[in-house]
Amino acid sequence: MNALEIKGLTKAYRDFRLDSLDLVLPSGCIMGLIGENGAGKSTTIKLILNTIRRDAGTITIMGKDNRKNVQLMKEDVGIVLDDVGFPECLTGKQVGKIMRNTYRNWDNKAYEDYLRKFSVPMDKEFKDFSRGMKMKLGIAVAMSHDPKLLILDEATSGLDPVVRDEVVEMLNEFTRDEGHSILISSHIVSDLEKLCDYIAFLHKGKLLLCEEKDALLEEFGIIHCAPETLRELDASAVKGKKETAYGAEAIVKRNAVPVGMDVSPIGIEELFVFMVKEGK
Ligand SMILES: Nc1ncnc2c1ncn2[C@@H]1O[C@H](COP(=O)(O)OP(=O)(O)OP(=O)(O)O)[C@@H](O)[C@H]1O
Repeated sequence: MNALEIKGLTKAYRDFRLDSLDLVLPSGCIMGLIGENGAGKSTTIKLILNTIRRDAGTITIMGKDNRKNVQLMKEDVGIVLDDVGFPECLTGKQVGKIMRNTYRNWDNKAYEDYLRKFSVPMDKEFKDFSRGMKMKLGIAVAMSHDPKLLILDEATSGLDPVVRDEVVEMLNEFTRDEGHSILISSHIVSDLEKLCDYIAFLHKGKLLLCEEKDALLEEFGIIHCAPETLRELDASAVKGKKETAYGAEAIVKRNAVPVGMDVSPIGIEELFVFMVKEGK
């Protein structure tokens, strides 16, 4: 079963259009939604959470229409947004008590274990939390009601590298259970590259690609060559290119360039930047 299936999702604002988005996140997998500022990541997530109205398209979560299953959305979807908010005077321990009465599947032991493991104070008031503590508390809460799908919007932005690494560890721990899936948006590509099984590139409201990360890294590589050599390549082999003072650089499909051509491995961030610049 797929944790999330999106077909033809469209939403238009005055200056922006999320254009017929198709995405599939298989159960047990982590998908990273990568896009520049304003690419449409939060709009996509709000549509999945059904907090804004779509113009067209369908969204199913665990096979069910997201608009018709309020209970499913509450229990089976965990949400962590950029600005984690709890009442200022509550401590971590008190948040747990409230959540026990909010969620059917609340696991207070798992919650307190997460807080201890990731150094989130139990007895400090939320108003005195650092940004990193707030984010880790938000993730611990979202994971402890045992959702099948966890959705995070820019959950690692503004965090230092040590806390970002802890967040990545928390998310990895969550997906050790094969029934758990994650959709995480970020423009910090390095975090997503470490974490994700699937990568989706969103650019100006259009999906540039959505593929398994390992397949992507196998499929594409980078070449450094003379501009004339680049011009001789089949246009369909080239996903993005730039000319520098020293020659040309291009992202190519490994299986579409001549045998023997020296193709180096490429990272997800480089691939995204090249593709966005090329507008492909
Ligand atoms: N309520 C709204 N009314 C009009 N335009 C909107 C509204 N909400 C979002 N937009 C526009 O939609 C576009 C996409 O915004 P969105 O927040 O989805 O981008 P994003 O990829 O999440 O960006 P960021 O990384 O900066 O958070 C932007 O141009 C934004 O101005």
